[in-house]
Amino acid sequence: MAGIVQFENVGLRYGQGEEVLRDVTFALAPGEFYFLTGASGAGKTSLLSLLYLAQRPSRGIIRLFGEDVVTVPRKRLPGFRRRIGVVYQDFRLVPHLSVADNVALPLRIAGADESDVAEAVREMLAWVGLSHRAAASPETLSGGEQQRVAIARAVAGRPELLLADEPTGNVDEAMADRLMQLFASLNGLGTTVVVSTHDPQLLRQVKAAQLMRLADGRLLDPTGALRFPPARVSMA
Ligand SMILES: Nc1ncnc2c1ncn2[C@@H]1O[C@H](COP(=O)(O)OP(=O)(O)OP(=O)(O)O)[C@@H](O)[C@H]1O
Repeated sequence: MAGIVQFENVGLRYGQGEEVLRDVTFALAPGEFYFLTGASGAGKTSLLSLLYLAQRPSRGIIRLFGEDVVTVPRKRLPGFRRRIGVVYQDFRLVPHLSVADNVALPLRIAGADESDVAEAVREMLAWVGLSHRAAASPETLSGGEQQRVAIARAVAGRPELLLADEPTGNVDEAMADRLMQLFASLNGLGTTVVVSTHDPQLLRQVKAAQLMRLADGRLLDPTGALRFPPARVSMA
C-alpha cells in the first residue's frame, strides 16, 4: 500500500467561490507524525475536513486506508470514520453527555466491553488532568478544559489515524507539552498523526515529525517527500 492517505490533484471550493485548496497531491506513510502548518486561511481546516470525510472534494482523488473515498457509497463512510480520531477546532463535545461519557463515545460505538471503557476513560482523563471533572457537563468547563476532553475522546479508541486541528490553541505551555507527549505515545503505538498548528514551539516537540506546509490553498512540497514518502522513517 502506497500510503494510509493519498491525495491526487485535489481541489476544494465552497459553493460557487474560488478554490480554497488547489492541486493538492501527497501521500502519508502509516505510523508517521505530520505537522500541518500555514497562515490563517491557508486551508488547514479545509484539508483536515476532507480527511475526516466531512465533505467531498470538488475534484481529484482521495484514498484512505487504500480505498477511494470520493466515490464510495455514503453508507460506507461511518466505517471509515470509526478508524479516525478527530480533535475539532471547535471541540464538538456532546452537550447532554458527561465528560466521561463523551470520552467513552468512540469506544462504545466500537462495541468495547464496559470494563475496558471505564479503564480507558479513567486513564485518559487522568492524562489530560480532568479526573475530577468526569461527571461534569461539558458546558460547565473552560475552553481549555473542553479542548482536553476533545483530545481524550479522540485518542481513547487508539485510532489508526488521528487528526487534530490546533489542539493546543487554548491551553498553557506545560499542558501543550503534555498533550504532545500523548500524541507522540499514540504515534509510538502505530497511529498516524496529523496535527495542524500555527505554533512554532510545537514543531520542535516531535523530532521525527514531517512538515506539511500550506500556502494559499497549495501544498508546498519542494523536496517531494510528501508526494513520495519513504516507506518507514526512523523514529530516532
Ligand atoms: N464553510 C465555508 N464556506 C466558505 N468559505 C470557507 C468555509 N470554510 C472555510 N472557508 C474559506 O476557505 C479558506 C481556508 O479556510 P480554512 O479554515 O481551511 O483555513 P485555515 O488554514 O484552517 O485557517 P485558520 O488557521 O484561521 O483556522 C478561507 O479563505 C476561508 O474563508
